[in-house]
Amino acid sequence: MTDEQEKTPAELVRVGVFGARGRMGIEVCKAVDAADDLELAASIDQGDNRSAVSGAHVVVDFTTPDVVMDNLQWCIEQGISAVVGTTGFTEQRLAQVRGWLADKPEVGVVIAPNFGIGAVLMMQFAARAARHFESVEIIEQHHPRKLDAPSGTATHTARQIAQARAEAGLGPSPDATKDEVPGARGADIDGVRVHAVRATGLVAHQEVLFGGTGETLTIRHDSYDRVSFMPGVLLAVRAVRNRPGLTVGLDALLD
Ligand SMILES: NC(=O)C1=CN([C@@H]2O[C@H](COP(=O)(O)OP(=O)(O)OC[C@H]3O[C@@H](n4cnc5c(N)ncnc54)[C@H](OP(=O)(O)O)[C@@H]3O)[C@@H](O)[C@H]2O)C=CC1
Ligand SMILES: O=C(O)C1=N[C@H](C(=O)O)C[C@H](O)C1
Repeated sequence: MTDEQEKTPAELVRVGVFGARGRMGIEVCKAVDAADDLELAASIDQGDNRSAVSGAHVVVDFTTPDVVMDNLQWCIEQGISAVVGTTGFTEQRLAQVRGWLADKPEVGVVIAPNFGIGAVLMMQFAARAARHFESVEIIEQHHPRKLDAPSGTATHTARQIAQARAEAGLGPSPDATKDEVPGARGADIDGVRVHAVRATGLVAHQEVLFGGTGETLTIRHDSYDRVSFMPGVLLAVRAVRNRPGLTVGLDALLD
């Protein structure tokens, strides 16, 4: 059997990439190219005409928070499923996406704050630990070219921890600070302190530090290379057309 007989073009998932010349977009294009069951249909970056992806089955978006909503609305209108790694998704934005999808019930969208499998597990472990500790703080560390702070991963982790703490009847983490240089105690995300570090040499790292009587628990994840996100991205690309509507996070796909 020849290669062509083994995989006819009709069986390939055609993938378009938005943000294709960015740090993540470059890796996504390489990963799609290297996958036997996927075909890179179009690579779009700032200034390109996005109608080049009209024939794609799935679009992957790693752009910026200020353009991602417009991209996503356009994809949904075209009936193209989307896998989104771009940050900036508030509850309000997610509700807007659900509204667009209501008119296109066959379209699937996966939005994940972090496609690293280890990072997804780190968030799950943190949510599980949250109810058992009086104190919690998050320290995220990223490369200095990152536009947003705190990271989407840290924001998502903080919200999950806050929800678990509320369900367990825990109040705020104890903190006697009275005199503070603004910013010294980090950002407050749903009552959880989040500290954002930016330094050359870093890629994407996060620690969740829990404190209880006489002990601490640190849950840490490190992405040393952007290839770490690719198994999760490809998992979502392969799954998204079978998941109509909005899926937030990779958890359901991993299960
Ligand atoms: N969920 C996850 O696992 C991960 C998420 N991210 C997130 O993904 C996003 C991108 O990160 P990163 O790749 O590092 O950023 P980059 O800045 O390297 O890449 C973004 C790219 O998008 C391009 N772009 C801007 N506007 C448009 C547009 N309208 N259409 C198409 N392309 C456009 C930019 O072009 P130009 O530079 O010319 O503006 C740039 O090439 C960020 O929000 C980041 O936080 C990152 C890593 C993992
Ligand atoms: O900009 C990045 O690099 C990353 N962005 C995502 C985030 O904000 O959480 C995911 C990962 O941390 C890398």
